Amino acid sequence: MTVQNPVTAADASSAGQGRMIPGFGNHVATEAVAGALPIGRNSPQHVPYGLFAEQLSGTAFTAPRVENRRSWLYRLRPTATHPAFQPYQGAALLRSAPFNEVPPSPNRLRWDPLVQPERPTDWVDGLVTYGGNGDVGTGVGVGIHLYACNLSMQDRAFFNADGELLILPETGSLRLVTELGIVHVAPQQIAVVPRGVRFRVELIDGPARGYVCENYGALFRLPDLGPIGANGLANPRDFETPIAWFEDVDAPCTLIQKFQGSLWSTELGHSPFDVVAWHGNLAPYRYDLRRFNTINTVSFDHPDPSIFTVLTSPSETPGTANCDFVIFPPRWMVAEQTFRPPWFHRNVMSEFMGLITGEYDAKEDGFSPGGASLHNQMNGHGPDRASYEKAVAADLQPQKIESTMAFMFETRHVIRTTRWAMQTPSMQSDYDAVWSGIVKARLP
Ligand SMILES: O=C(O)Cc1cc(O)ccc1O
Ligand SMILES: [Fe+2]
Repeated sequence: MTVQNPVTAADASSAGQGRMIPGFGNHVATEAVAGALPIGRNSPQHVPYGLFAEQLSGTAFTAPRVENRRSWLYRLRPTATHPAFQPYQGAALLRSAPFNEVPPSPNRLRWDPLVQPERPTDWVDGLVTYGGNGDVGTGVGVGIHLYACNLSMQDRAFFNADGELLILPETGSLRLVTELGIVHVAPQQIAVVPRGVRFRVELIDGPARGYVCENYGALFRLPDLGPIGANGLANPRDFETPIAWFEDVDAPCTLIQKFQGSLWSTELGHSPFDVVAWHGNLAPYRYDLRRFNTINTVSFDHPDPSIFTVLTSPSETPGTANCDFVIFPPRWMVAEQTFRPPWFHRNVMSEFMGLITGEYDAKEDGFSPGGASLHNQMNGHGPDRASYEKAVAADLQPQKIESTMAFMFETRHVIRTTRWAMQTPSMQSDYDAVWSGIVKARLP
């Protein structure tokens, strides 16, 4: 499919707002200037208008076709033209795996929302790492970050060489200006920016806050549906890819990259957003979580939360994800003779949760939008005492859980926290108390 951008570079500031290409992982072809996209070959001797062809690979050249992701970019200058990167000192609280600053904690942990920075802070400098697992060097695991920022990135661009970024705004909409086009993402939507894709984050409606899952492992994909059938959960057509957009700006730009856990920067004399046309199946995308087709029981028992998986990054072990991205959207609860909230459990996987809006049905208090919780491998958790008592006493009518959107990053390896996460005053020192006072069972 070739999509021609109706907007020229001259009025580029409003370009790409709204026009997106539907479908997950599709092969698309898009040009911002008519005739910019070579026809019939990827790398002709003479690219139209003297543009430079560049392949951007998201998987190994030899990855099986079904998993192979790459795009061809046609740009004003090759990305290879830049001075050496130097160590960059910003984003003081950004960390990467392996996480060895403090011993991994078996304790149930919960945090209040991030406080907005007082100083002018953009999205990159506003990233704060809570923890993660695996090893950035071997492409295993995830980094889990939150961000709080009050400044659009100006004359600055960023890319992550360490993995793709799943971005979930909680407060404030973001305009992600990327090499492959513009993605607006608001709370209750997500955006995924592939490894290596340069982007800048502009704030649309004031200070912004949200969550980021940095995926070092296999690219996020839609989960298999098994007996659910051909439809349901996140439907492929609800994912959206931007059309080509570029700016022809010859002005200084600081380009920052995250590489093997450290930040580096270099100075360009031009905007890196100079891709006039591209085609392929590796691109940023957006998904509105409210489009999720929630499948749940219509008889009894609370199904495992894997039924709510939006995207999965598989590991080499079948069914045991490097990371599942799971949501808890509005839904009807109709289960008969059933304890309806999440049950008490101990999990071989580890669970990091956040809340975009509303309340989460396993917690009466203390888990706020913008907050976070961590329940690591094999450590007992589930409904707090208040939710438990309420659910046991409830008169079981069909009930709609409304106006809520919680999510979980569920991952096969223990989530190791950063020193900051363990020492910040936003960590709730009394979290264990939500399970205290539960009255023991009485035998006859
Ligand atoms: O712990 C949590 O709140 C997440 C969760 C939700 C659920 O419905 C079942 C299991 C589970 O881990
Ligand atoms: Fe859980």
